[in-house]
Amino acid sequence: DLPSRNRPKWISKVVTYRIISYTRDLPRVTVDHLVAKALNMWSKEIPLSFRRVVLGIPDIVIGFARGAHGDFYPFDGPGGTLAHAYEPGPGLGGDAHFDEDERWADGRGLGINFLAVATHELGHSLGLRHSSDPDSVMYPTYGARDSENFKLSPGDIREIQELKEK
Ligand SMILES: CC(C)C[C@H](CS(C)(=N)=N)C(=O)N[C@H]1Cc2cn(c3ccccc23)CCCCCCNC1=O
Ligand SMILES: [Zn+2]
Repeated sequence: DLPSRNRPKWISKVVTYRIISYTRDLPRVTVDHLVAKALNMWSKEIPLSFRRVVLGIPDIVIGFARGAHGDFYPFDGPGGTLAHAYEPGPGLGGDAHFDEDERWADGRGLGINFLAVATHELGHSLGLRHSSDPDSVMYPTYGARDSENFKLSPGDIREIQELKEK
């Protein structure tokens, strides 16, 4: 893909986000908390902060949907693709959609670890591409991770700092 100097990235120092829909699998406050935790994993490594808005048009829209949901990438039911997110830009740019047909979990119960997937998706929302390192959050396939000590890999930190510096 393009050398990082040409890759799209957020210019502003503050990026706004809004959670517009939730999953039946988790309490809303848990989703709010895990989204904030995923965003903070990235923002603590770079000069960028996120602000949650509950009204109006944010930079990043976050939501859950199943099947066809208004963009060109309908979800595929349980399993398969778990979520997708758009690289920085206007409109759909930065938005992260999670497949409601998955069973979402907070890391304790069975089901897909929402924190791990949200961190991956928000990495895309910041402009990151996939990594070939299985320890990277940006690895293309989901690996059941222990969310207790879930954290970015050194490669993830290098990638986000490189992207924000160029
Ligand atoms: C890394 C994620 C957080 C986000 C990515 C999607 S994205 C756009 N954000 N990079 C994802 O969902 N990858 C699939 C990739 C994938 C694995 N398989 C598939 C079978 C069918 C379709 C896709 C897959 C094999 C069977 C396992 C299916 C469940 C797990 N699914 C995945 O790991
Ligand atoms: Zn991905």
